[in-house]
Amino acid sequence: MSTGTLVLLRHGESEWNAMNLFTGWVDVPLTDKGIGEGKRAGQLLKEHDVLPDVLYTSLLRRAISTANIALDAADRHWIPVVRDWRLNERHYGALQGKNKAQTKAEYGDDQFMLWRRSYDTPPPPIEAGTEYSQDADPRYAGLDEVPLTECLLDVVKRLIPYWEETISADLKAGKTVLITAHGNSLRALVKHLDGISDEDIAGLNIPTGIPLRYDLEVGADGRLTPLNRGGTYLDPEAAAAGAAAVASQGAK
Ligand SMILES: O=C(O)[C@@H](CO)OP(=O)(O)O
Repeated sequence: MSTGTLVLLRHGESEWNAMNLFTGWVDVPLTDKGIGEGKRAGQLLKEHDVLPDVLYTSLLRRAISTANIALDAADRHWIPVVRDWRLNERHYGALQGKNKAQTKAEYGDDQFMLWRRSYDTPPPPIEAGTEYSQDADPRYAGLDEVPLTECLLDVVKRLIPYWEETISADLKAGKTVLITAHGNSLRALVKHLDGISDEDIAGLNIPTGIPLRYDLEVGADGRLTPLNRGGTYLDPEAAAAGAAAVASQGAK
């Protein structure tokens, strides 16, 4: 029996995406292009009649703004919103604020890709109290410990229990759920949904600003599984081009 509809939306282009900087938990705004991507995402939701009943977003403004713009364009600006740090981007440790191409040139391809896409090797930790650290940020005051770096496995560990305990309940109740989040937090969720191995997830990149729809059913184990494995991008051509652009970051 099919149940809720899930829509995953990576935020539109941010200022640091445009500057090719590692971003992680640094709270940067959208560019004009990113604002346009948010609008287009909302139009796609409307055109495909995928109208969210509830929004889950990270605590970072690039995801929050993208959601606001998209929902406005889809005439769903009024739906309830749940914000949670567990949807935040992967914390990029001491790489936050560093240029990707320069980092690749300085440390070599292998180390660069290990930090960017390995499942369980985190970048070096950021020093607490420095410009791009979040250890004193009031929005994380409730956390036992604010991360100083994270690998994708760390994101899986914080995000999947939240998915199972909270977001899944809305989907099992038949709702259409929009999640606006980030390249790596969405990779963690897609890995879980599609059962992608620790090795293969390295090759999966999520484009900015294009809704990815999953139709879900409740499996024998009581967990949600996709009827359309891999999901369905509402603009597949733009998604393929966008994913290729993410994969090649560091080349410029
Ligand atoms: O910098 C970041 O936080 C992420 C997403 O933009 O980058 P990457 O795709 O290199 O993991």
